[in-house]
Amino acid sequence: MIVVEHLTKYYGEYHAVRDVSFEVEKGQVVGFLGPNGAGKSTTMRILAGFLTASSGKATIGGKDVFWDPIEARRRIGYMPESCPLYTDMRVDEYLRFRGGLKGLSRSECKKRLGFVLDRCWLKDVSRQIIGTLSKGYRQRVGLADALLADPPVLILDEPTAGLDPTQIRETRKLMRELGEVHTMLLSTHILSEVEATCDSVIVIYQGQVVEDGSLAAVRKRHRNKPLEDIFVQLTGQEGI
Ligand SMILES: Nc1ncnc2c1ncn2[C@@H]1O[C@H](COP(=O)(O)OP(=O)(O)OP(=O)(O)O)[C@@H](O)[C@H]1O
Repeated sequence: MIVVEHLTKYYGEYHAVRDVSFEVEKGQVVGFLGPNGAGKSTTMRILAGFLTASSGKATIGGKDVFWDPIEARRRIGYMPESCPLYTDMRVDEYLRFRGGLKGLSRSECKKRLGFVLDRCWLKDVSRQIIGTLSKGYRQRVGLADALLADPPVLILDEPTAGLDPTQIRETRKLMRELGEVHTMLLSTHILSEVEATCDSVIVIYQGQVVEDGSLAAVRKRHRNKPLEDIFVQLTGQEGI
């Protein structure tokens, strides 16, 4: 469903993503791990069509993100690390506006709006101005936006960042449920989240893939060490 081949990104002279290749099969939930600055957000932004690669190729459901961006984007719900929300709009207005941009009809939009407000715990704040929401609530609006058009692929960049412990637990539950119907690439620094939610992991370090496989296969390759120890070994990090 997601195919990345020899993806490279330079920011000026800086080589942020170096010859990255991986595949995410339909229905898989994949944790995208790596220390700060490893290149996770850059890769995700390229997949979501917000950034062009310097070289290499990426397709979503067979549609090239560079050559066929509209069709590729139609298949993706993307939640960036910090959601670029229109802070002067009310939550429901903003989501209706986003639904229009995503090509939903008025009746589809109404139906999906009800669903995402409910699923992302936004019903009580649906008439609130986005600029007055706390960071965690804004994250939820970003997640609601990603889910709005019911895309087959979800690309979520640190979806639990900024949430309180109760919401982290609820969001993990939601991720598990979403994983039943969507193909998901999910970046996070919380390894317990990966163990609770993901089938597979891709570990990226200094712009390169250093591990890729099912959780079981990765554990087996590393003599059944805890995921945290595997991460530290692969990235030379004491923490993420
Ligand atoms: N617009 C930019 N211009 C220059 N360098 C950038 C730009 N965006 C990102 N970088 C650099 O590229 C590298 C990869 O950044 P990226 O945001 O992809 O990392 P990340 O793995 O998502 O990190 P984090 O876990 O901190 O979010 C970092 O060294 C970052 O400073």
